[in-house]
Amino acid sequence: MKETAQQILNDPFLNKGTAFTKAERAQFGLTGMLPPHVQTLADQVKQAYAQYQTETTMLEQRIFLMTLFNENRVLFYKLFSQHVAEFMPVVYDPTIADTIENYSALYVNPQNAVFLSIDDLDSMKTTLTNAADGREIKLIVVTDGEGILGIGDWGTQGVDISVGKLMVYTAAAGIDPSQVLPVVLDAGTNRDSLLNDDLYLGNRHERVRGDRYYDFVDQFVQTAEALFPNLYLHFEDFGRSNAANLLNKYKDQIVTFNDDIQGTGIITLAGIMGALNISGAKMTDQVYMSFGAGTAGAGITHRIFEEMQQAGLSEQEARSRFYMVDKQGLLFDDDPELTPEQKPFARKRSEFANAAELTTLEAAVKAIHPTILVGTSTQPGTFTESIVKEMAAHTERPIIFPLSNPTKLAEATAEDLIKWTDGQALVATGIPAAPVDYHGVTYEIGQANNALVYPGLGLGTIASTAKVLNDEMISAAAHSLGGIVDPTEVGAAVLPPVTQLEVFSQTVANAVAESAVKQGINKEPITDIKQAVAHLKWVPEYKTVQ
Ligand SMILES: NC(=O)c1ccc[n+]([C@@H]2O[C@H](COP(=O)([O-])OP(=O)(O)OC[C@H]3O[C@@H](n4cnc5c(N)ncnc54)[C@H](O)[C@@H]3O)[C@@H](O)[C@H]2O)c1
Ligand SMILES: O=C(O)C[C@H](O)C(=O)O
Ligand SMILES: [Mn+2]
Repeated sequence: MKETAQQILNDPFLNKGTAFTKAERAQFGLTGMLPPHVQTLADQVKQAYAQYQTETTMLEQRIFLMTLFNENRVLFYKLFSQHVAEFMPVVYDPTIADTIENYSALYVNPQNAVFLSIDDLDSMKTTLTNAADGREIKLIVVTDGEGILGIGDWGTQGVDISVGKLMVYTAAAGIDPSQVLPVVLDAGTNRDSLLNDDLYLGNRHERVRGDRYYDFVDQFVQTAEALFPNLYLHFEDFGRSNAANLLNKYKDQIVTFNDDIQGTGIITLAGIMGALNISGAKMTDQVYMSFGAGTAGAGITHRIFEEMQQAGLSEQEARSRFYMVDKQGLLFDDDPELTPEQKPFARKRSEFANAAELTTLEAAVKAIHPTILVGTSTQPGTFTESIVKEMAAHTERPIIFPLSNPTKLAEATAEDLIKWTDGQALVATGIPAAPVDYHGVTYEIGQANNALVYPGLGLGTIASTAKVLNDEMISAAAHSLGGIVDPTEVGAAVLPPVTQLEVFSQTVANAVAESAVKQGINKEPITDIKQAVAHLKWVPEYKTVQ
């Protein structure tokens, strides 16, 4: 190794801490620079977990785990892999929302992230090269911080979502953490509290819009593609006015993925298929209502709409099953504010005798009687008891998914939904929810969070060397998650449990890679798909260093 002893100890990809053997210590000049007793990885994991357990709040637990992450990636991921379901809400959503809101105040370490500024385009290539530091980068998660979860614009502080999503990629699907880069594109922020905060670490100006913004993103995309030819580019938490535009611009050119549009579409479709498995109802009989028809709402609607057509409905029949409700109420086609993604699902006023009154969710539910209600509105408590009871009065097993994150923004709690519908609602939530005991039955609550699917989707796509990520692969991912849950069990969840995340990420990866190879869009020849996927998997173990 060319690095000095200090460089080794300060490099989280090389550092083994107290697990450096005597021989390694002698070889790399580390003798006496660590406490004398040599620990195994298992010893280190035991010690770290005990220390983790002394932290009392989830925020403190996350800060502790991020210290390990900053110091030693193998140790961090070994520990994470042994406590996946326990750590997910700590490392990722919902606690990550707190660290994003307080990023500048809590800042201690850049966490190997890349900070690209719209005010300094000339340094972009050098920055990306320096950040990669000779590593072959296969996966980037990029955000511009404008639409973080449901908490909005956090400027540069949104970088934590890129770091957090990548941690889940590695824990769930075994993406090699030395082959990833978290990136934030800082185009400014419109949040006054940040602009007026003298500790804020991002650019202190309003968001740049229009051509200058799109040129900035494009320069990033082109530079990253040129530097890293085998790149899978994941977009996360862009604002509503840009997310779909960027996906449409790049999806047929490069291997790219928008998590909020496509990832959320897949997991919600998988959850609905799980719910229909339980109820025995048919996809083609459903009436779908999207509450909060923004990036995620429209992405999910698009996916379910495609599925209804695959299940046999004509385009027109399928379209007639969808209703979108946003701030204005039910969306009508004469509304000048409609986004391009909303337009295909907006209704005609002539369909309703009382169209002018359909300005609330409650009125829309009364008029339409949806069988599926999915919330991506960022508006907490909006699935009220009377709305839910109204829905349940017209459908035996209503499918109700309050998906807004983090916890404080959910449209309803799983517990209320189960109680208000006397156990009939088939529920999934965006954040983890405890099982609900009601009248002697324990209802397991599925988590419809894109984290259950994007790691496998990425692993499968990268392993297959696909030229693009297309609709067939996305559909294969959603379908591969069906059938994992046993629908005959009373109170069964509509999605598999996060405790099985590693297992079903593998299932998703295999299905996605198989779809790519079947379509013949793989760049490299692949004879054994499962082996190609398995081959890419990184495991958290110390390697002998040379
Ligand atoms: N569970 C998941 O996997 C998942 C994935 C993506 C997004 N989400 C959540 O979905 C929510 C929305 O995210 P997004 O990226 O789509 O944001 P977005 O800003 O693109 O969309 C939010 C939509 O809600 C609408 N809205 C706001 N107030 C409303 C009201 N009072 N009534 C009805 N609609 C209203 C907005 O006009 C907008 O169209 C967030 O809370 C996010 O955390 C969850
Ligand atoms: O990050 C999450 O937990 C899911 C989703 O991408 C979101 O934006 O809410
Ligand atoms: Mn997101």
